[in-house]
Amino acid sequence: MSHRSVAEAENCRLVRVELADRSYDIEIGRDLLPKIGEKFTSLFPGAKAAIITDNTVAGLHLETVEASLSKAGVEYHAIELPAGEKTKSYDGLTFACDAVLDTRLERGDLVIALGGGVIGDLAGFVAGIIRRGMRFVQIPTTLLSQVDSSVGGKTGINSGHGKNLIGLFHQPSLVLADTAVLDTLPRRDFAAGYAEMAKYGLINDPDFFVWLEANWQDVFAGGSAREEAIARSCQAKADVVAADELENGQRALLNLGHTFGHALEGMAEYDAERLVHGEGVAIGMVLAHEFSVRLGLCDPAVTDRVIAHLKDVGLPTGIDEIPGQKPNAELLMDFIAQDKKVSRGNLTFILTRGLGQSYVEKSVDPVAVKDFLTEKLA
Ligand SMILES: NC(=O)c1ccc[n+]([C@@H]2O[C@H](COP(=O)([O-])OP(=O)(O)OC[C@H]3O[C@@H](n4cnc5c(N)ncnc54)[C@H](O)[C@@H]3O)[C@@H](O)[C@H]2O)c1
Ligand SMILES: O=C(O)C(=O)C[C@@H](O)[C@H](O)[C@H](O)COP(=O)(O)O
Ligand SMILES: [Zn+2]
Repeated sequence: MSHRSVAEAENCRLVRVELADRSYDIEIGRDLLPKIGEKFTSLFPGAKAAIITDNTVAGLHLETVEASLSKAGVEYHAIELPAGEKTKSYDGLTFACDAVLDTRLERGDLVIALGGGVIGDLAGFVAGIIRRGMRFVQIPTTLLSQVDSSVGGKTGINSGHGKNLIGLFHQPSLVLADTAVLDTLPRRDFAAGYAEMAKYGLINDPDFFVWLEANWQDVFAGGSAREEAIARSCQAKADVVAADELENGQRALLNLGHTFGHALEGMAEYDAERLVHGEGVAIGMVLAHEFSVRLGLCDPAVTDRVIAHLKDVGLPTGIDEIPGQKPNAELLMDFIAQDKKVSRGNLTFILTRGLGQSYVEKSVDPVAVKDFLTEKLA
């Protein structure tokens, strides 16, 4: 498979996010981390850096980044937080903001997110609010963050009321996706990222979904199929973001599976033992397809096909696969009512008319959603 708009640079693929004077590159390739120092001195001469990371990633990849920055003479400070979704919290935010302020970095200096989507969302938010906006670079280290969260500028933290409810749009100046770091990623986290990758097929690119059905084992194994799939996912996201940066319309398609998925994550109290984001998205995408079938919009065979593929790669596809206490429909509806797509009290869901034929439905009957969930949980 090839994708014409993914430009190929020296040893790496390049995807550009077109946002006028805030446009930026996504560089995708192996072994980019050891060259970060040179890259920074050429793109951001004289800038100092605060590297925000988590303790797992720090143990595996921070030394490579530090060695490269030191060699290039870039002054940096490393800030470590605990790994996991609970770090995307008020406590995580306070700690990270104070730590950046302790460094005395200026607005023109850089915040670097070195980690998965949790670190990317938190560090991006920190960069967006410190001194009313510092420059920001994403170095995503999970599949999920390489194909989704590092691109597009959604940043923020969770609240007890729900996912990502506190945040802002703050675009990075650069995204460097070193595919070599995925070699250390546990399979469960790789599969969680794969859910967001499959999402692009299910939104509006059925050919990509069919390609993934045929090539997913190679994507999991690594090599050129993986890079191709990452680049194609980034291009899909870059196109949507360029057309609708602030989610006034079609960007909401990227939320396929998220209205249900975020409610499930809230119900599971952001406990990674029970559910991680990509798994919530996998179950949420199945629910979105099943709900579309129930509304008479979609052929049940499409849902069966989606479930079969997600199961093949080892993702959960049903609420009953989440360990711990079974959720109730009322609690899920409370989270759904706080969804950011709610407008004048109307629920918005991403529904589908077929394989890769998703659309934004702005007026969904909450009673129909609750009845659907009540039946699923019976
Ligand atoms: N901003 C967006 O557009 C966007 C998009 C999708 C998801 N998200 C957010 O992203 C988060 C999920 O991201 P995630 O799945 O990357 O989770 P994560 O950041 O928690 O990373 C998952 C786990 O992998 C570990 N890890 C990271 N890189 C590693 C590596 N190279 N080797 C070994 N271990 C590694 C982490 O320490 C963590 O334990 C959620 O909070 C979700 O809401 C945001
Ligand atoms: O970038 C987007 O837009 C997305 O919706 C991507 C999602 O995969 C991601 O999980 C995002 O953080 C969800 O955004 P939210 O606005 O529903 O919190
Ligand atoms: Zn997501």
